[in-house]
Amino acid sequence: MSTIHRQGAFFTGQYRNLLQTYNYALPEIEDRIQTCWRQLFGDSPDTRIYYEAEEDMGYLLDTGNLDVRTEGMSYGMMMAVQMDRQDIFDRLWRYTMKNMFITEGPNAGYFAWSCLPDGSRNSNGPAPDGEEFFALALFFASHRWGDKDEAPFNYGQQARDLLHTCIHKGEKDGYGSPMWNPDNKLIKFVPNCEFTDPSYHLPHFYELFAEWANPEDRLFWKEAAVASRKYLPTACHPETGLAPEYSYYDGTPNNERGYGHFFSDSYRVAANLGVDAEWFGSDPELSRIAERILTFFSDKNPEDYRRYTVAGEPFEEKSLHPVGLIATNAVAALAVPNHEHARAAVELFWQTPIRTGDRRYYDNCLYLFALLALSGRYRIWLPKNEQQDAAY
Ligand SMILES: O[C@@H]1[C@@H](O)[C@H](O[C@@H]2CO[C@@H](O[C@@H]3CO[C@@H](O)[C@H](O)[C@H]3O)[C@H](O)[C@H]2O)OC[C@H]1O
Repeated sequence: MSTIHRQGAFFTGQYRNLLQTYNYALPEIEDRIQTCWRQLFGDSPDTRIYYEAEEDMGYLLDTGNLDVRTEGMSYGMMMAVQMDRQDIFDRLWRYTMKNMFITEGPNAGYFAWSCLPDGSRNSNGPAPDGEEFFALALFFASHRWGDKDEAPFNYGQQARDLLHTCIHKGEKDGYGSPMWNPDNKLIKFVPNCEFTDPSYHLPHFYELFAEWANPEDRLFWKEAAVASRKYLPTACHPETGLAPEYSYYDGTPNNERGYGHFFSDSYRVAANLGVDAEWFGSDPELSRIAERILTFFSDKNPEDYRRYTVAGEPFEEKSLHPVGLIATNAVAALAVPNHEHARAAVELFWQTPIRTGDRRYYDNCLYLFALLALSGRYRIWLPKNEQQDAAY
């Protein structure tokens, strides 16, 4: 596995522009990225998901649920650092620290996963996908723009502290729980539960945490990357490749609350496989999952995407985020660019406009990430002294 992984962009500094490989013109690709960014982060009421707050803050609105989520805030920060928009990054981070950072109780050091736009909390509990995106976005900000002295803009320190909390919480005083299970090294759905969400598994993030976290935590992150890459094939159905929204640690779907099927959360697994392959090289078992997902959707009509069992049986219920599904499936092509259905998945994405209307937030987050990933613009920002000329 390690020799195969040395082919990824982390080792080569080279990012593929799969859209260009598939013959889309460079200026058009660049235009699509910039246009999409403006649609999401500009002031068009039909497409925007970013809003400014007070003088120096901003938030991403979940337009379907009318709340602000750590998921969206951390995605926004990752998008901003990739697009070199420190102004927006800092606005989002200021809002997050002011309104979402938990200072007391069993979740102190984590972020409240949902609040209202005015900053009042809907919950005092975290959702670990937010923390992992915050941490990597902060490392990238530290490397791309440099750390400031004053908190919370000492980005690198913030990332290290957050990751420390994520894996050591409760260790000394038994108060609160870590976000990763210390024994099997798998990320939990929420800290005080013992099951997981396949779409939260980002081994390509953990590889980077293993480089940049506090020295004593680095081995843990290396092991977490290995554990997640081993876990994913157990969670994705052996024929369809589909993952449930929630699963037990052994990969079997957790349907206790009805989340044991392929629906909104699950879509991100396909994209995660693509970005992992781009950054760290492809892994045969994970590539096979990407192939299965692409094959499963190759004969489905996007107008009729549904909720599916992981075995692929459709429910009556339509997909809530069909544009997001198109986007994440396209990113899976990065793992298997020569697969017979890869190009069609990307073409479908290219032909699909961003979503308008109330439910646009989740779809369009996945859409912008897909554009960045497929064009080689979703990059690892290394510390300045390690940056390779070719990549930047
Ligand atoms: O019970 C909550 C749990 O719901 C929360 O999870 C976050 C919200 O859901 C996930 O994404 C959503 C996918 O469906 C779309 O319709 C929504 O717009 C998305 O936000 C998200 O990844 C989770 O962070 O976690 C905390 C639990 O207590």
